[in-house]
Amino acid sequence: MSADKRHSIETRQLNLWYGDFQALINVSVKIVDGLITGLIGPSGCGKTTLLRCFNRVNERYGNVTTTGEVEILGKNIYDADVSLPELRKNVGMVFQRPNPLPISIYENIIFGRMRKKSETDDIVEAALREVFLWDDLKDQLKVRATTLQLEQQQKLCIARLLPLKPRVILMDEPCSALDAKGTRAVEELMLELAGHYTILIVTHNMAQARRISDECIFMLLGEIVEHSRTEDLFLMPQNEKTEDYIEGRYG
Ligand SMILES: Nc1ncnc2c1ncn2[C@@H]1O[C@H](COP(=O)(O)OP(=O)(O)OP(=O)(O)O)[C@@H](O)[C@H]1O
Repeated sequence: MSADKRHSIETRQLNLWYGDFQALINVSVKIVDGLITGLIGPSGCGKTTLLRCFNRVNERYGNVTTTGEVEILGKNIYDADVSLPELRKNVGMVFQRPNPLPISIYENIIFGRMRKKSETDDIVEAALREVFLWDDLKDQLKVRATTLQLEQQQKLCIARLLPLKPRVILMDEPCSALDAKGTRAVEELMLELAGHYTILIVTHNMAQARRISDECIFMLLGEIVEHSRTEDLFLMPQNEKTEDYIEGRYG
């Protein structure tokens, strides 16, 4: 495998403006396939904006201008022939607050798929098994998903991405609505999924970034300041600004 094939995401000179305000400045980054990469930095530094570039969700917000390149799995996602539904199958997203649809657990997973019942049964079982919910939920598949505990809802939101066979899963502070037990459960799930999927997680929680990410990116004012192995970034930061941030001097 060539060095470049090891990267599922690569940006070159990526810039993004909301109107006149430049939120991303010359972001050139390579995200390694199959690892968990943490995105950290103070509020407003552009973490979510960068994450949203990877499934082109920023374009939903009016007045957004983007320049530069974003390649996912070797394809520039801003090319004219890119299908957004296909892109969003390849690049799934999980949000801060679990957002299952107010329909049954079963329907949340097969939503939009017209298949024979025997096939959808298999899809639902496989997805719930992969997120370790099958044993707990197999007898309540008709229950409305919004009645589940938040931790289960968040796992279900991850489960419903899996039948689409994503290569990349973007997570925007996926544990911020969860208690300590729920956070631990979702982190354990992420560690199980790593290797099978490339996971990019925005987190404000430095301890979480240290616990679960293989690599970490520190952003400040729209720029990437440092990107390295998580252990190196926390133990031997190369940039003074990274050191100030991880030692809690700002942000
Ligand atoms: N839809 C939008 N329209 C205008 N400005 C925006 C929009 N979304 C974000 N911004 C601005 O872009 C900058 C980066 O925001 P972004 O949400 O990406 O930062 P962040 O690092 O994820 O912040 P937080 O940690 O608080 O979620 C901020 O100054 C924010 O106010």
